[in-house]
Amino acid sequence: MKQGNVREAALDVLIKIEKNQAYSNLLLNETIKQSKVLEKDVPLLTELVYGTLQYKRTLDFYLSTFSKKTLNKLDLWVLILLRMSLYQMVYLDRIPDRAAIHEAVQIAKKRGHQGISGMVNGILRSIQREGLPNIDSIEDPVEKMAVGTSHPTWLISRWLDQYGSERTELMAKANLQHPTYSARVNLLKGSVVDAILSLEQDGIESKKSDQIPESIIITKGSIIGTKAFKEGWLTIQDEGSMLVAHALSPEKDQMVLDACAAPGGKSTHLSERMQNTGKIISLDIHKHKVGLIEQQANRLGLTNIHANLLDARKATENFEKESFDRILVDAPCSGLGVIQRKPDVKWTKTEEDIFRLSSIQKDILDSVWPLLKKGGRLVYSTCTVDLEENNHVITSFVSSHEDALFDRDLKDRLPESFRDCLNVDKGMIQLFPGEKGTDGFFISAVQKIN
Ligand SMILES: C[S@@+](CC[C@H](N)C(=O)[O-])C[C@H]1O[C@@H](n2cnc3c(N)ncnc32)[C@H](O)[C@@H]1O
Repeated sequence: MKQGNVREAALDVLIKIEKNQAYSNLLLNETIKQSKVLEKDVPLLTELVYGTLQYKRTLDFYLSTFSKKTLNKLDLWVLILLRMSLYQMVYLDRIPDRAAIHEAVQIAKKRGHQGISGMVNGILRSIQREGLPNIDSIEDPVEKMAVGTSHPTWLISRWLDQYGSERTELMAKANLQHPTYSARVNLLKGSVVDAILSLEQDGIESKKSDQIPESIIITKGSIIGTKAFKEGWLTIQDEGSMLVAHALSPEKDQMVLDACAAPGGKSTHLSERMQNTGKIISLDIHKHKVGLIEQQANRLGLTNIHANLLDARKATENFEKESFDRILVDAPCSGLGVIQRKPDVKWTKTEEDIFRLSSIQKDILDSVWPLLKKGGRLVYSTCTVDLEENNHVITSFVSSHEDALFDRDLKDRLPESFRDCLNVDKGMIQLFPGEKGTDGFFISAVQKIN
């Protein structure tokens, strides 16, 4: 594929994301398959889509200074073309400015009239000549941080209230970095070293994690398509997510309920830790997603997972009281901890979503609690950093259930590197992007009093 065509493919993906609020990762994978993008072009396509989405607000600040029209008066495709081209000029050192401008003008000529290509050329050349406007000229400090780190103002403002300026700035800047790719080794199939060697034979570079024993860090290449992946030695999973199975620590032959289980990343981890014994009931509310749990279990050779289509808020009526030793609620959430991987999250989620989701999270916890045996353990986790969905949900749950207590032993079950996390002594941990190479992730453990 010619470079110009990669840019056109990236532009089309970005337009679809903006118009349909489609998920960036799904749409990108679909485009790679359907438009037959060459393997060698995938990194540039991915970089253009994610980078432009990630830096959207900062780019718009720069563009608005140079555009005669206000940006929302421009045709959407023109605005996105400008953003994508400026992204290359500002953030991609390997692409010379003149190449980025030339490609932008060619695309503008092809898709629009002479006037549009002239305008695109004019704006980009002015920026090249005059340099970028200074973000420090923004007076309001919240607005300045939001524009500088390319986040919505409401989100920065919430994080400032919840975590203060130092942590907010660290987190917002970390969200702009490329994520770490980790994978979990299925220790029932082989050792971590075996997995690394097998990947090496397929041209994939990886190394042992120094934080979690069953984790490896992929430093070059994609593991999908490798022998090790196909044969069920590996699962792609963030290290924050891997901690959940450590926090729950199910034992062999136990009964486990995974209330929000698809696509099965944590159910399969629990199963591996239980050495494929006992029984894991894995629920999900979406029919097509229940099939994904089964697929993963089959690939990994795990037979103790039973996937069921069920709204976890109806769990009380569907299972016997006090029938589970362990319960996991890996709840639906705003996903504000995974912005590195899914930059669209910051442009689509709203404060209302946070409150709507926290109410669902509470309902799920209330519904599954009667199913836990006395002396049993429940873990509540999310991939967000918002207090409303995390500490507030679980604290209000514990204070409204007389037989629930925060499990202060959580710390002892976590790998050494995570024993200093925020609130770990209280039976919960909050991981922040940029801190330990994980997503922003929350885990809490509660025990049922005998
Ligand atoms: C954070 S994801 C779970 C990820 C999964 N635990 C894993 O590790 O692969 C939350 C899941 O909850 C499901 N979900 C949302 N509302 C639900 C409900 N009321 N009952 C059961 N599942 C629900 C969603 O379909 C989604 O698959």
